[in-house]
Amino acid sequence: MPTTLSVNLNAIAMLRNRRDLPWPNVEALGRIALQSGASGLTVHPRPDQRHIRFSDLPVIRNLIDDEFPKAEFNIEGYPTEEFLDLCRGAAPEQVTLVPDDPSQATSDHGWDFRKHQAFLTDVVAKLKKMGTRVSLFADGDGDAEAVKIAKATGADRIELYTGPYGGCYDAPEREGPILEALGKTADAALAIDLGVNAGHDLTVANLPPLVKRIPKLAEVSIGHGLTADALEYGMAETVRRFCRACGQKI
Ligand SMILES: CC(=O)[C@@H](O)[C@H](O)COP(=O)(O)O
Ligand SMILES: NCC(=O)COP(=O)(O)O
Repeated sequence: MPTTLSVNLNAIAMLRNRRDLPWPNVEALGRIALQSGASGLTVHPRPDQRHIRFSDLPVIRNLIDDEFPKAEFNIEGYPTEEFLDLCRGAAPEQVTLVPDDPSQATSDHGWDFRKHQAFLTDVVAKLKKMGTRVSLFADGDGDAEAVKIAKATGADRIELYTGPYGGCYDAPEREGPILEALGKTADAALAIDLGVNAGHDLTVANLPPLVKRIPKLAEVSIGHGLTADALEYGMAETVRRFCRACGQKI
């Protein structure tokens, strides 16, 4: 099975939130993503709603249910009671638990499975009761024992935190060892029947080596790099449309 793509809508929501206007429209761009081959949509609602707003969740749920019933909704976040209530309401196919502090600018590490095993076991059980697949954000440091603890919580998958890998964009000589550690973590997970997702700072350039090293990678969720590409590759046509709107024959 090839790796599937879940498009993270946080960056689009962040642009929208600059103004009190409904564009860029999170639902419309989610629709384009699913029409264009994405298998799912990801959101990471943070407590301050600076990106995705809680009110976006039912809109995305309805988009998938009404128009793309085979697509998956993946909700990421730290499991507060408020977050679990959001999950209860939006009935995502997958929940990815991330150890984020509300003050963090973005996610920058995986769970400490040794320290948080009991907490995660409890939360995973609650989510499994809701009927959702559960994935746990994990450092890709090759720690096979940590992966075993992740499995013992009852989770279905881990999501490899690929931030350090994405951070090698200007220093490819650093990429090899990081990629190998991610690969070893994935090998350890797959060996005990724990599925593997990946995400954070993935791009068109760094995705092929990752998929080659981890051929059984189930899913990648991508937002920032994908949104940057959408702006760059969509810019030419957009400028032409605005020139035409000015009355220019172009
Ligand atoms: C878990 C993860 O790596 C992503 O969800 C990332 O946190 C994107 O969220 P932001 O776009 O809000 O930074
Ligand atoms: N789970 C990672 C994710 O959804 C996207 O992260 P990014 O591509 O915005 O860094």
